[in-house]
Amino acid sequence: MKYEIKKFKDGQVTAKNIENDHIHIKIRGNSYEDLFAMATIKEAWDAENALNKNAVAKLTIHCLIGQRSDRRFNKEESFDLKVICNFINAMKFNKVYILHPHSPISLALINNSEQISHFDFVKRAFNKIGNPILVSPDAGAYKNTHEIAERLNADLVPSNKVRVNGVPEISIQGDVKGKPCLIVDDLADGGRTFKFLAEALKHQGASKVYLYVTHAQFNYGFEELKETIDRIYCTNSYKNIEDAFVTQFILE
Ligand SMILES: O=P(O)(O)OC[C@H]1O[C@H](OP(=O)(O)OP(=O)(O)O)[C@H](O)[C@@H]1O
Repeated sequence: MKYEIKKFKDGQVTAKNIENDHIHIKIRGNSYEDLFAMATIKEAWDAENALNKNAVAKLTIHCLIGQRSDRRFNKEESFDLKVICNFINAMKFNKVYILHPHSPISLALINNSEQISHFDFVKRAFNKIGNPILVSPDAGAYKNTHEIAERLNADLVPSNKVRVNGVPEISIQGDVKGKPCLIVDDLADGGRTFKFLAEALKHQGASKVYLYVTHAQFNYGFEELKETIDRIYCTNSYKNIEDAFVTQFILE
């Protein structure tokens, strides 16, 4: 299935399907423009396939916008992920695949959805480093990282994070002395969580600290992170990164 996306001078996006058959649209999905482009492709495809009951439409989203806003944080504020998921549901895909969502709420809110695991990427980082201890940074990351540790037969050290006035406070529950550690989490925004965690791990004797995140924003660059983290592994679900400090796994 092939399609073209065009953009008008005022920002409007429009799609044209070149071949009509089963459709599998793959998007980053980290911007509203991406979601609208997807919607225009699906609308054009629907128009040609309305009577074709065997045609299947699939959507893959690599980095779902709003995935952290998985609840109404305060009264009178919008529940953004719900708005985004309602929009996706309106496109009526037969299947929606989401790469490593921040929480299961995305999967609960999107019809016919399924998670794409980040296991293979963590495994590649784990093998390159050579059997590090896996570290889960907070309660949200623990369940996923525990499953990955079991599959890799790796040691797992949980840590906990509470934000005090936005600043993460860290407590580590395990022995990391003399060992390399690989922190595993879903996303880095500024990366402060990992800067402080890496500092605490090194303070407790970790020989090296590596970081894996699926969705690599790193909105403030890498300089501060280089002080405590030895290397970053990530995918290009959010953006492509050219930096010798970062090993990026490229998604199809
Ligand atoms: O790069 P940083 O700015 O440090 O942010 C990264 C952290 O933020 C996210 O969790 P969040 O604090 O949103 O988790 P929550 O859902 O438990 O509130 C994410 O899962 C990371 O742990």
